[in-house]
Amino acid sequence: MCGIVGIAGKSAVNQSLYDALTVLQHRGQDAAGIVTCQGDRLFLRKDNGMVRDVFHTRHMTRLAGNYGIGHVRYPTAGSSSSAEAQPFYVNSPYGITLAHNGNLTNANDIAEDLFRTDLRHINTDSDSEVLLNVFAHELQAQGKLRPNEDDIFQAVQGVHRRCKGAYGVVAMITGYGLVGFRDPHGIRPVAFGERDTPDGKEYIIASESVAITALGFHTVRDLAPGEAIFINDNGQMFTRQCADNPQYAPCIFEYVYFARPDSTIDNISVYKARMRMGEKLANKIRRVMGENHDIDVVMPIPDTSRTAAIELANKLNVKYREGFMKNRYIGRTFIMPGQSQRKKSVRQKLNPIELEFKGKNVLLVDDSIVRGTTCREIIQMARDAGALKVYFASAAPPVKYPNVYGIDMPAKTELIAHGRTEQEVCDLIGADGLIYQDLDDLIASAREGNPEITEFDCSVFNGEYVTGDIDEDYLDRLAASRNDSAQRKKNNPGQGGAPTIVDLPNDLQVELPI
Ligand SMILES: O=P(O)(O)OC[C@H]1O[C@H](OP(=O)(O)OP(=O)(O)O)[C@H](O)[C@@H]1O
Ligand SMILES: NC(=O)CC[C@H](N)C(=O)O
Ligand SMILES: [Mg+2]
Repeated sequence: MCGIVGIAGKSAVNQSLYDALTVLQHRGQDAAGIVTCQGDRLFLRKDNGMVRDVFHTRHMTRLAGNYGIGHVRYPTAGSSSSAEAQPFYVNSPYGITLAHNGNLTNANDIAEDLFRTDLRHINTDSDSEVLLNVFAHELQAQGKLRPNEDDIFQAVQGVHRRCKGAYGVVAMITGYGLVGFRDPHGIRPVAFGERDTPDGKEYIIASESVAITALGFHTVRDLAPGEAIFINDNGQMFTRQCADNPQYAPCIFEYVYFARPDSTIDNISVYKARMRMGEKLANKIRRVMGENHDIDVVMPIPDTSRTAAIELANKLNVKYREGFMKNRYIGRTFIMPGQSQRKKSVRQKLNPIELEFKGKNVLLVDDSIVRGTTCREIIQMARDAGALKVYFASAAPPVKYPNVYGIDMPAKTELIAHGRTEQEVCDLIGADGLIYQDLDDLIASAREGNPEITEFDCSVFNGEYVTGDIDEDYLDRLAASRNDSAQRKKNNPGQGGAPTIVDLPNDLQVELPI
């Protein structure tokens, strides 16, 4: 997942963009970038690393201007090269910069078209560079020296016609304004907000509402699937539906894991959805283990499962204890690149408080089990700390299928539940019992927050891909190009991977990487 933000302000936006990216850091830890616009000049700083490492004072002071966009990256296409950090830039027409959350499922086909028909060069393997060039081509096709809102919305329509998959986007058209749009299924979240200043209204577009409210804006609403927003250089705001047949199917994994609990996505509080997951999971535990279960204590695996675990414990009427302490200086492990790094990080990140385990039957609760990296380590730690029995509960159903919409789960063979029964997974992770949430209960946990949404993208649980363009061939190719060993090679050219892509920053970079 990635985090995106764009601000159309009345004074310098560099600090606000930085602050928004720190609030969205949980969506991507690999790279970060900001581009701002002053007059007809763009200023860009992007590199691999966390927000706090990429931007130093010398970069911040040079990010001048009242308009800008920012990105935190968790790669799902291309490589981890800093040349693929975002925002991306293309000089024609007008000078457009773009930041993307999601994943295009037809990026290869479009890249071919862009070259053969539209005569455009793509320099990286990033689907986001493809998306930017489609948008640029569609805007150029309007043939205007000064594009207005109709031209911008026409171009977004063109993007919807050509691009398949998931995309939440912010883009800046140099000298003309800020654009945001969301794919016709609304798979990835995008919301916008505003705030009044003595000089007039300022607007913000972001992946999650928490980035809007934390900066002192108030959330106006989510963009609808297929909808676009444009704020022109005079500060006027326009929105328009740009898809022919939009169909709400937001990603349910946002509610399970990705989003922050203090965000509201598509009018569903993430926090409340997780509480409902805890309640429903408690009911299932009662059904499976009976009223006379022998669980002494419920414990979350910090951080994300806390909200569900508290409700689960309440509902089961069992003590809730924090038996694992999290090292606050280590980020999320699931979104780290490479299995060895993820495995090592679990041990560095979580440490047991032994007295909470000694002689007890513990129920460990996590939001999800994906590769099984976390639960395997944690269950062993609980046993080493003296637990009698270790049960494990997951607030999401078994993750069995790859994700193609912006979560880096490309290969089914890397998913612990793929092709295994629940009992086999239980044995493999070394638990005394394993209880998974039912998919209907997970969907109900989200839907109860907004019954108007009748469909969610649940592909990682049921293998049904809402965009309708995914077949076994596609999944095989994805797995071959992005499984752990393929990524290792790609990111280490010495091991037979492609040569490192040369960054082509023109004069945008406020400081070239050392
Ligand atoms: O089965 P796995 O492949 O280990 O993936 C699932 C785990 O990864 C995530 O935690 P993460 O450490 O990324 O973030 P968190 O601190 O927000 O829980 C998630 O919350 C699970 O704990
Ligand atoms: N997780 C994401 O949203 C990734 C965005 C884009 N596909 C990239 O790899 O940079
Ligand atoms: Mg976790």
